[in-house]
Amino acid sequence: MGDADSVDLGPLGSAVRRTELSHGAWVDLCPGWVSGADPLFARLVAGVPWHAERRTMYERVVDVPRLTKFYEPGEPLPDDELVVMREALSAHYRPELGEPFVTAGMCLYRDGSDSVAWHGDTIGRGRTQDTMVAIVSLGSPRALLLRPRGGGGRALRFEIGHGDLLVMGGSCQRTWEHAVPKSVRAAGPRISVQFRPHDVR
Ligand SMILES: O=C(O)CCC(=O)C(=O)O
Ligand SMILES: [Fe+2]
Repeated sequence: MGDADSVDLGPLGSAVRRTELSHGAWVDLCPGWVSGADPLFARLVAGVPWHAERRTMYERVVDVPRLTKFYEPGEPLPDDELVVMREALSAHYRPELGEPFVTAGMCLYRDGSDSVAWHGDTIGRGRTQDTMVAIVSLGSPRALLLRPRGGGGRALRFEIGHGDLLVMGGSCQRTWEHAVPKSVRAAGPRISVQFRPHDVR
């Protein structure tokens, strides 16, 4: 048991369910890995220096439909609870991954109209090598979709809620794509924390 204001992390190990995908990709799910995260969620919403990005798309400058902040290797994380999570994930996955998780990408989906389009995390080594991206989801539940790259084939749908862990591994970033579509159902704010190894983004 942690103290009243700190999160509790469940065991990894046998609590993690792996789904093998095609082409050597896989997804691990551990629902409810983090408990007691309401105060953490509130601290992150208020305390992370969230950025609104703008990008040029089809010759028009548009708002990226979510707020973001990326913590580089060695950059202090905004909350000690995230350090505890990163250490637990590194300890569990290191035998298979061969290296620790060192960065934290953070996204804030303000409501159901914020989203991320189909993509793989292919900046850096994810373009050519097997790797892992471990996502801790906090706040309102949203669907994370996965489909084989190229669009053919039905998308798999993972409903991920407050405190759930989803890890994409193997060739997932280069042979599959993932997305968090807009939700027409009322969706409150959601924070996604993505832990990645060095030079994967
Ligand atoms: O919201 C999520 O959990 C996914 C975010 C994502 O795919 C990314 O930032 O690369
Ligand atoms: Fe991604």
